[in-house]
Amino acid sequence: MTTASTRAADIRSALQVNPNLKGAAELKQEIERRVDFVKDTLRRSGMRALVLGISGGVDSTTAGRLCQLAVESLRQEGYEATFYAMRLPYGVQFDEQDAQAALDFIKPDQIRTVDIKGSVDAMMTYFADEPAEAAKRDFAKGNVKARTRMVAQYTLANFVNGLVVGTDHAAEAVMGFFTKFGDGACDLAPLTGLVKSQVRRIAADLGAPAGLVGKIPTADLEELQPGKPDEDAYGLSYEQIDAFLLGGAVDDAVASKIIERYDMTEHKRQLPLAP
Ligand SMILES: Nc1ncnc2c1ncn2[C@@H]1O[C@H](COP(=O)(O)OP(=O)(O)OC[C@H]2O[C@@H]([n+]3cccc(C(=O)O)c3)[C@H](O)[C@@H]2O)[C@@H](O)[C@H]1O
Ligand SMILES: Nc1ncnc2c1ncn2[C@@H]1O[C@H](COP(=O)(O)OP(=O)(O)OP(=O)(O)O)[C@@H](O)[C@H]1O
Ligand SMILES: [Mg+2]
Repeated sequence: MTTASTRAADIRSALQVNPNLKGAAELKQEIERRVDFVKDTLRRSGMRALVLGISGGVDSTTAGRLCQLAVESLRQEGYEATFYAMRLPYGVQFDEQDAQAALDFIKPDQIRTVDIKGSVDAMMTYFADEPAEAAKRDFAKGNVKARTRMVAQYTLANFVNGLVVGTDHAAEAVMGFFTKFGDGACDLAPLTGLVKSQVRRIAADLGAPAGLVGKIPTADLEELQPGKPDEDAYGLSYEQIDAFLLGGAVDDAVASKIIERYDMTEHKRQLPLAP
């Protein structure tokens, strides 16, 4: 094996990727396993609620539906549990109709809305004199949005005795494409190990609308580039990232780029550095 393919195998294993989810039966089993994981985690914690932001993207649509299925099943088993879906727009969201379609599909027990604009803008006023180009300021503000969403979710979790759910999966984890202690912060991450195409297949199997299943992924954090596709930020496609993670054929240049990103962002997947 070449060094790159050894590294790819190590990364695949570290991120818990399962390349064998090929047929419909395996996928169904995997969905069941993940719903059971959410149920067991909540029951063992003794907590009574799950909290998750719903953006209108495929990741939160999928994780949200898994959460709703989990709490419905827990209630049938006599364990009181509630799923709280949170809308966390910054002002008016350009794809609000997708967020509403996601909520219609998920059918969460409860919906809460927090417009994060007031908090984010207030925080940014304290940095107005910090010298920075417009692009750097916009990027920093994007991370404040992600961290403010984290604060909103943990605040609701405190009120309702809940756990905060995250949507990180292998295709984002390998690129370190999340805000440290922002959307990366959560109590449980039921999509762990999935590549993007597997997230989409699970969404489709659960019955999500086709427009959401196939939607172009965006972090949508930067105002200078609204709705910027993740793939533009990476300079790579999810097809290439998935192929790398599933052990398929990828160009050496693609593999090197992914490995470089993985190494650069290792600190985001670890506990804080300690002496
Ligand atoms: N070597 C090292 N060891 C320990 N810590 C290190 C470090 N290097 C940086 N750091 C720390 O990490 C910080 C940088 O990390 P961070 O603040 O996260 O910032 P950064 O990784 O630069 O930016 C976050 C990226 O994730 C994307 N994102 C965010 C949120 C959601 C989504 C989405 O897909 O929806 C995507 C966003 O578009 C952006 O490209 C530094 O300021 C420093 O505090
Ligand atoms: N406007 C928003 N309202 C509520 N939650 C949000 C919002 N934006 C982001 N989030 C939360 O942050 C998470 C990370 O965003 P990310 O863009 O990676 O996922 P997504 O939007 O669900 O799917 P995709 O990656 O395909 O766009 C979301 O899954 C969601 O939980
Ligand atoms: Mg998104």
